[in-house]
Amino acid sequence: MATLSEGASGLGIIADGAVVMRDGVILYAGPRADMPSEFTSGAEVIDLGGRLVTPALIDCHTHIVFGGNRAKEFEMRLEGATYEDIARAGGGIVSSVTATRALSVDQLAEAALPRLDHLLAEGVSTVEVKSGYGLSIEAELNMLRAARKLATLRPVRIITSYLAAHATPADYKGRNGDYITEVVLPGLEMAHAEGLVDAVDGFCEGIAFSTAEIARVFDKAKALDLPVKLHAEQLSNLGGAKLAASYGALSADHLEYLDDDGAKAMAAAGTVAVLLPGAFYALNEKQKPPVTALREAGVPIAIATDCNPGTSPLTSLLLTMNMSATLFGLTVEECLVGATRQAARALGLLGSTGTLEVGKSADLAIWDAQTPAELVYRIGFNPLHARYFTGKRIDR
Ligand SMILES: O=C(O)CC[C@@H]1NC(=O)NC1=O
Ligand SMILES: [Fe+3]
Repeated sequence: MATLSEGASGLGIIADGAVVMRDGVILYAGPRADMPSEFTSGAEVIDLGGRLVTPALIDCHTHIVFGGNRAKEFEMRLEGATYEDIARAGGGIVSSVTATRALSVDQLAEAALPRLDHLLAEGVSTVEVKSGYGLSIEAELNMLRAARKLATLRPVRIITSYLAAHATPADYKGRNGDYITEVVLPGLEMAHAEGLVDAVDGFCEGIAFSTAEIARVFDKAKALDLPVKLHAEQLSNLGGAKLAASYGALSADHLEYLDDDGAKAMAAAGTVAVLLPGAFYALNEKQKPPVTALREAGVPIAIATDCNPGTSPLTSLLLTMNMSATLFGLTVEECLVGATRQAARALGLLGSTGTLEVGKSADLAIWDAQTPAELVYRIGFNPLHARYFTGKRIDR
């Protein structure tokens, strides 16, 4: 069993471990021999046959709610077009907007289910879902309503992020300021009033929003007492990570162009670095995130699929772990910690999930494997035996 608890060395490996859960909460996680006697009588004992047990996985950065697909742009990129070429030519995020606005809340939820099921089949129990393909008040709210609906359709914890500051829609082209004033900010207030928002996100990039424009959105989030996170330094360095850290952001995500200054600001603020190898791979990027600088600065590192129709049509957190190791140089331990404990931290959920510790939600993954390395080294193979979500067993 790997508890992933913060205080333990490494992954908190316990050779002959046991977990006691009641009413969906962990009451004990430790050596079977040391289990308090109060738990031995009357409990239902489930022998897992010596399989590896870890906390359930957490995908802390996804855009799984959207309409349509962008396979055509994939072909354009194979012919040499860059992501920025496509965005400036009216493709990219904006082209997913038309397909997304055309769907109802139920249709958006239905469209996301196959992507969600792929994640859950690999032992994921918590998924963060962003808006950002509606780019109008009603369409952004519909995306978040669909995200909330997913938690009623599957045994999963859904955490939502408001990402209207993802791109400027065609009718506001060249008028970012007006778009923020007339759509992003009033939409955030309405979404918050409807209980649809757990965090506020933005895309700080030359083809999206400046730090000053993102600051307007973050000021509103702060006024509503909502945590923030930011797509930062993906294609260039605008100082997005530093801005996010100045707002005490839960996370800054992508970070291929992060500099030492930004890493130090993140470390000081406790902002998690969420690395997204799927987008790096799909865009055939060359600039890798500064993992050594993040380690030296003491920035917690999480990893996620960034599942989205444009730059990361990836629905496998296991493959994300493999890519994080092979492409970004993370260790096996960093990959597993990045998809559990640090992913929980990036969502503000470390108090309730992400490790196997007393008082936390009984969210576990049971693997047909003996060592954590077996979860990271395989490419396209799923060794999940079963998972537990709030103490309820879900077989593959
Ligand atoms: O192209 C898309 O549909 C989303 C791209 C995704 N969003 C973002 O801010 N960066 C990304 O890679
Ligand atoms: Fe993203």
